[in-house]
Amino acid sequence: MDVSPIIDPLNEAQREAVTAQNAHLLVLAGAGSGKTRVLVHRMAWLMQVDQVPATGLLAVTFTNKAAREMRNRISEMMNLSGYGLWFGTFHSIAHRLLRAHWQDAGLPENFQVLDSDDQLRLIKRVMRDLQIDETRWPPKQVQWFINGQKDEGLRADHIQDNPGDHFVSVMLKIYRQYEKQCQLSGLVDFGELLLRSHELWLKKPALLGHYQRRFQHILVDEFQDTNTIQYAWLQVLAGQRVPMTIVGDDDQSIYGWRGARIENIQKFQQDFPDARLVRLEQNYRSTQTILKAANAVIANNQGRLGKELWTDGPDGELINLYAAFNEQDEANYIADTISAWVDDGNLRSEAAILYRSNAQSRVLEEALLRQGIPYRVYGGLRFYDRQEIRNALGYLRLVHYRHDDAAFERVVNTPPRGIGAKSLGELRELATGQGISLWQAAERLLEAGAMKGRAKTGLQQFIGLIESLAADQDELDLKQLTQRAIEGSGLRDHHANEKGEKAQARVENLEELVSAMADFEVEDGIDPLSEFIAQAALDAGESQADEHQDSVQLMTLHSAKGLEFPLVFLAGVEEGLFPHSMSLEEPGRMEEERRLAYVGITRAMKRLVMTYAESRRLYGQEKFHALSRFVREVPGDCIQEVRLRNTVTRPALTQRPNEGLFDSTPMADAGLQLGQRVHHPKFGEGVVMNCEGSGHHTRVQVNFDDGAKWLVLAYAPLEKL
Ligand SMILES: Nc1ncnc2c1ncn2[C@@H]1O[C@H](COP(=O)(O)OP(=O)(O)OP(=O)(O)O)[C@@H](O)[C@H]1O
Ligand SMILES: [Mg+2]
Repeated sequence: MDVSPIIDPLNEAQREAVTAQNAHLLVLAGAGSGKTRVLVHRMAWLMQVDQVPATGLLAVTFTNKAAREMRNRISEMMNLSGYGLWFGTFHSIAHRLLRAHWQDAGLPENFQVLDSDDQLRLIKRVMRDLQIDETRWPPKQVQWFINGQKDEGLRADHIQDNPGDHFVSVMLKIYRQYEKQCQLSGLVDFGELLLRSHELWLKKPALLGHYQRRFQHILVDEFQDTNTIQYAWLQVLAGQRVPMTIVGDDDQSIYGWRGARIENIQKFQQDFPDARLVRLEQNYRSTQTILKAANAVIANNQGRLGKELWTDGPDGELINLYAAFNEQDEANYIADTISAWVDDGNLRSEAAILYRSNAQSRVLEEALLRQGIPYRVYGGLRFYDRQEIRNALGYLRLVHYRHDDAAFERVVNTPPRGIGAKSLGELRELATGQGISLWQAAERLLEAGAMKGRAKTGLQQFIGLIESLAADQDELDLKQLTQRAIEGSGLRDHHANEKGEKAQARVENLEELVSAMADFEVEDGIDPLSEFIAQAALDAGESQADEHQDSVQLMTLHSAKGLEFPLVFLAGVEEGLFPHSMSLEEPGRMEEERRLAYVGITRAMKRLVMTYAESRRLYGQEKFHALSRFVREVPGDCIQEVRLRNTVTRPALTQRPNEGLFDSTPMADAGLQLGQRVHHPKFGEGVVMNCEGSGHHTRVQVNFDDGAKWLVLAYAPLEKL
């Protein structure tokens, strides 16, 4: 038996972790020290040396993307198909369990996973039924409340109603009714997946025993971001029996705002006192410079478990800091830098642009588009979150399960078929009154002849369509079924006829869905349609269409966790943006922001570029932010400032392709350029930030001490300084 492929690529500490005898193991180590590598190699070791079958391992990762990557690595190493391994996120594993044991879990066989958009719709509906005012109690806040409770393992019945606390009373009332509605319609939201499978363990000891015998080892990556219910779930499953390998980094806990509990690390050590602790300190990912910057930033946090990373790699290049005039300039600079990087023979996919807020991506995307640089966005507007895709899936969901009320509401009148708010209201009323699904309500109203005119024909058509798709289901493969749903429902034409550029993109996305269906494979005995629908809900946000094209990666800092790229941009390093304005007042949240900065910096392998904009238009407002404190925490000798005041391209507003930079424009004629310091008799000194329009209409934007002003160039008495 040759274990060298498993052991050779590891250092001493990593080997210790990989080969540790069957006890609980905690690997606590900083970014890029090989935690994930240890996890994968440990699985290989357990299979090869301890003869654990693939089916005896349960591995939990944070994203489906990470799960796929690890599955590939281990399949390669062990020459396995990868099937049989229980490998996935907490949610996908819980989902798999509930599918297998729906009866024991008290669910209908065809229960549906409710993603967050559908959840919000359902909450709104419940609030309407309860006649609770949406303006006073924003549904998003209700959603936040319900999910927060579920993350803590609390059902409505577990929470004490306190008449003195009106807020909790109202929330509980909605929560209770929401739970009832979900149960009635066979709907399971993300939090419920975990909560219910945790209850399943507790309720069915025999079943728990079965899985405890089956799983000979449990492995968890990114443990610092588990929440209360996830930890409880693990703890019950492991019991006294199943050894666990837990891997994490307290400095990278970034989901506290979503219920993650960094304390779970200490809790694990208390609950499993015999757990062996291994620390890894050598970083294999980044240059000395990048690592030094990361270490210096995170050192400003209190109460860390404490660890310092080192590397014997090269110093590498200095971190570049670019001060842009505004967000357009920032985006252009990034796109230019990527072009140069690609011209040097590098791959686009080796470059990642990371940002704090999703809204930042649009301007970045536009700059990349202008320069013809292919890119992919992870998170944000995700493929399965797009309206047209959700519409198409709505039809398929109904084919699969008629009582899926969320799907019914979504597509019964999309495309419009004369079923207006009034008819829908009648359907809802009947459904709520009788405790039946909207589908059943529709059938009853039609039977009773209670529907009239267009609504009647529309509803008949709709029901006929779903029934006929369902009837043909056995003869068609998934791809044909989808195609027929998209065409037969009129969805394709509906989106094709929309106004503007969106129409084209929407039709393309629908086509992409059909091809995704063609590629979809399942194990024998599993219904492909039901599996696809569940995957789409669970996967939303991670996978995208053009998987194979070499493209720049765009994502939020949160979704970059666990990943690495040779070239990383941190865009928008500004106070109020990153750290986010919401965290400025609260020390706890500020520390979480700093951990996010640590995650961001440590994604970079060779080159790190940070950019900020002196003025930024975001959410429709112009803001002037100061440089982020996180940049100021980086030692000065790690950073090099790039200032391109004289060569910078003008903002997109005025730039035409191939136009010379500043020659012969009204601004140049006035002897001005972006970044020029000027004096105005009334407003004082300022800097030229932006320029738009032409001829007599040319306006320049000048950043004065008390704010920015747009001035008509022809009339403004600006004096160069
Ligand atoms: N012993 C080693 N020799 C060479 N390269 C290694 C070694 N250990 C890890 N690496 C490489 O270092 C990089 C970081 O490893 P890995 O992603 O496993 O770190 P991590 O601790 O999981 O990081 P993060 O905290 O960001 O998730 C990877 O490219 C990995 O292949
Ligand atoms: Mg990792």
